[in-house]
Order: sequence, then C-alpha cells, then structure tokens
Amino acid sequence: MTFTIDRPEIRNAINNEVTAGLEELVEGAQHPSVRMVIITASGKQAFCSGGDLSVFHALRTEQQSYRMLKRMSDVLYSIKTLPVPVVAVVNGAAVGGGCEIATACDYRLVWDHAKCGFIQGTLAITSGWGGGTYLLETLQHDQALKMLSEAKVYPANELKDFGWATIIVQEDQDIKAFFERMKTIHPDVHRAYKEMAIRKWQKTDLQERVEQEVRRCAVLWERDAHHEAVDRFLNKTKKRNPSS
Ligand SMILES: CC[C@@H](C(=O)O)C(=O)SCCNC(=O)CCNC(=O)[C@H](O)C(C)(C)COP(=O)(O)OP(=O)(O)OC[C@H]1O[C@@H](n2cnc3c(N)ncnc32)[C@H](O)[C@@H]1OP(=O)(O)O
Repeated sequence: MTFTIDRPEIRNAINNEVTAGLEELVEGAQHPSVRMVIITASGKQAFCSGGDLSVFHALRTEQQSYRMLKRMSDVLYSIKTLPVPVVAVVNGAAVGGGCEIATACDYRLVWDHAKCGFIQGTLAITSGWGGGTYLLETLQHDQALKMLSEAKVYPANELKDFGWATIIVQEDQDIKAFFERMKTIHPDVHRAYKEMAIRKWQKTDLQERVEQEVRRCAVLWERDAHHEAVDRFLNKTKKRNPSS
C-alpha cells in the first residue's frame, strides 16, 4: 500500500485532511494481503514540511494544541506498530513533523538532494508527534540528542553516516532494487521480525513515552516564544507574496 502526501505547493504540510488520510491508511494496512506500506509525497522539493502552520497556528493554548498533537501521535504510533514493514521514500526535504513521520517508519530511503531535520527547536517547541521518542529508539543516544537539539537540517550523506537514512537514492532504480530484495523474502518472515520489534516497544512502554513527549510539547506550544516564532515564519511568506 502506498500513501502519497499531495500538497506540493505547501511542501506537503500536514493538515487535518492528511491526518484523516493517514488514519485510513492505518485501517487499510491491517488487511492480511498487505505486504508492505510505503509513505511518500508529491514533487521533488519536499517529503513533508511538518504541521501546516497556516492552520495549526490558530491553536493557542496547551489544551488546543494537545488535541492536534495527540491525534497525530496516535496515527504515527499506529503506523510504527503496523504488522508489516513501513518504508518512507523521502523524495525531498523532511522537516519538523515531516522528519517525525519518516522516523516512525522502519526504513528511510532518502533521495540524495533531500535535507532533513528536527527543526522544531527553532520554533521554541520540541517534537510533539512522538518522533523524538522514536529517534531515541533509532539512533545512538548522543547522535539522536544532537539531531534533536541542533534543530537544523542535514544533507543526505550525513543522514546516512549517522544511521537515519537506510539508503541514499540516486535514481529510481535504487528504490526498485530495495523493494525487489525485500520481495524475495516470504511476507511472514517480515511480519515475524516486525512482531519482535513491537514486543520490545510494548515492554519498554513506548506508547507512554510518546504521551509524555506530546504533553511536554503542548506546554511549550502555549508560550509566546512559540507563537512569535511561527508569526515570523508566516510573515516572511506574506512579505514575499504581499497580495496573499
Ligand atoms: C505541528 C507539529 C510540529 C511537530 O510536532 O513537529 C511541526 O511540524 S512544527 C512545523 C515545522 N515546520 C516548519 O517550520 C516549516 C518549515 N518550512 C521550511 O523550512 C521550508 O518551507 C522547506 C520545507 C525547507 C521548503 O523550502 P522551500 O522549498 O524553499 O519552500 P518555501 O519555504 O518557499 O515554502 C513554499 C510555501 O510553502 C509554505 N510552507 C512551507 N512549509 C509550511 C508549513 N509547515 N506550514 C505552512 N506553510 C508552509 C511556505 O510558507 C511557502 O508559502 P508561499 O510563500 O505562500 O508559497
């Protein structure tokens, strides 16, 4: 099953409609005939620029932001714990929540031009969809903390060096070759390994750790420092397009 985020004009930012689409994906992917799930996006510029700030900036309080963060974190937890391998084909920039979505996947096939990072710190918030918790599960501790705390984007070769990117994609053939190799192995083997990973996550209270991440982000979201940073981002856009 392939899910394609299709809002290239706004760099595939996530609004409520995309969230609902991801919820449908989770439901459909439970079917026993599904062998793998692929998440990707339209265009070459971006995989996903995170939450749609033009929509989510209307959320002002801790309670309001918690509801949005919680809904997306539930979706990403469901994606992470799908019984089949989940592959992000990172066709371009993945920042903020976009990086969280890719991190929730089992594999990240990253195009060589893509720059990715947990830039939430520049908005005076942390990750809030569970991606910080997943990154700490995925990378060596100091590398994960560095990636979260630096709040900057990294080129594909660095993402591969520190273990975030599974492979670097230079041509479509690289993606094809990855899936061809996966398909040589019986689907029940993939499911069995996924069960192994899920058992570990359940034993280590992954879901509860994600909940704490969501709550902490909601506290920061309410503060002036966050709202002022988002104002600056949105006003920069308006200055470039005074008629919008
Ligand atoms: C909400 C949850 C939280 C989390 O838990 O993680 C988050 O996700 S916080 C959101 C983090 N995202 C951002 O801060 C957005 C950062 N965006 C960028 O850095 C860049 O747009 C890009 C992704 C690197 C792409 O750069 P570029 O190709 O140069 O495009 P532009 O910057 O010119 O963008 C084109 C167009 O799209 C608008 N845009 C981009 N991202 C968003 C967004 N997340 N929300 C709303 N709008 C976004 C941008 O304003 C431009 O608009 P126009 O100028 O009107 O064309």
